[in-house]
Amino acid sequence: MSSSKFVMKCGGSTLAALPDAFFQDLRDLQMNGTQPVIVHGGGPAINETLGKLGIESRFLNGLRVTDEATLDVVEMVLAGRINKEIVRKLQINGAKSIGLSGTDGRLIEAKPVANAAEVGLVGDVTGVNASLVEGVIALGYLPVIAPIGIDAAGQRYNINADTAAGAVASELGVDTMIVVTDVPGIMRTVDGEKVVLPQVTFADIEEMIASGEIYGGMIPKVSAAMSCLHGNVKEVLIVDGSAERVLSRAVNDGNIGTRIVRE
Ligand SMILES: Nc1ncnc2c1ncn2[C@@H]1O[C@H](COP(=O)(O)OP(=O)(O)O)[C@@H](O)[C@H]1O
Ligand SMILES: CC(=O)N[C@@H](CCC(=O)OP(=O)(O)O)C(=O)O
Repeated sequence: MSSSKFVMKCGGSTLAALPDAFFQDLRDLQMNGTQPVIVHGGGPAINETLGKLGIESRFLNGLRVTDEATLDVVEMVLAGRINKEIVRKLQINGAKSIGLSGTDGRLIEAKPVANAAEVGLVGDVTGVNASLVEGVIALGYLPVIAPIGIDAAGQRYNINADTAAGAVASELGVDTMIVVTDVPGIMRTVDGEKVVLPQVTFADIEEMIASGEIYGGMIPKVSAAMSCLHGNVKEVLIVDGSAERVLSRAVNDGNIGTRIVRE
């Protein structure tokens, strides 16, 4: 990887189980001049808190149906609990870090998604305050970003974390986005056995979505990957957070998980 920065999206599916070694890996990359920028999710933690409050979680094509009451919880869990948990784990493991939500410094500008009538206060990204992220990095801190968006009128939006990460990667002009999740990559059944595909093209993805082999939470990942690969981003890797030294392996040789390429 030639760029000195990369965007790492960390999914709620894997966050709680990430070992100290994962955060030490981030620290080592940062110390050696390969600057990580983290965008995180937290879907399972949001579901859990909503459940405790007696609010049902509903999704439409992978997007949470979000009203004001749900958005209060989404913001509280993502920008509060999860964001600070990641910042603390980085600090404990020797990486200076600052947590931001997309609201802070208008980091993630958003507008309602096209199907807002169905999903409510869910946003699409219209802009990213890249200079704020650069400023945090210049101060020597690792930025940790929660995917809450804001519009010109000050309305908040819930943004899928994969979508937010793809937009941040595009705007920062990084070469690589690494999507860390709970599976070793994009998998498909071959001769009755599940195998991880080392590389997939846009055509493969479209075929696998149509056949149902890519479904659920993998759909926003591949969509975000395809949209940032249309811009400046050169490679998107989908990897398993529990694999040893997964990030340095992804950054240094790229031969881990699934690589998404245009063709
Ligand atoms: N072809 C596929 N290969 C691997 N995982 C897939 C595939 N299609 C759908 N998935 C699902 O996507 C999930 C990862 O998405 P998600 O649960 O939203 O994770 P995260 O919280 O990391 O964003 C996997 O656990 C798996 O159930
Ligand atoms: C609009 C929308 O669906 N937002 C997501 C934001 C969190 C997220 O994406 O978390 P994961 O990466 O863990 O799935 C949600 O409310 O769950």
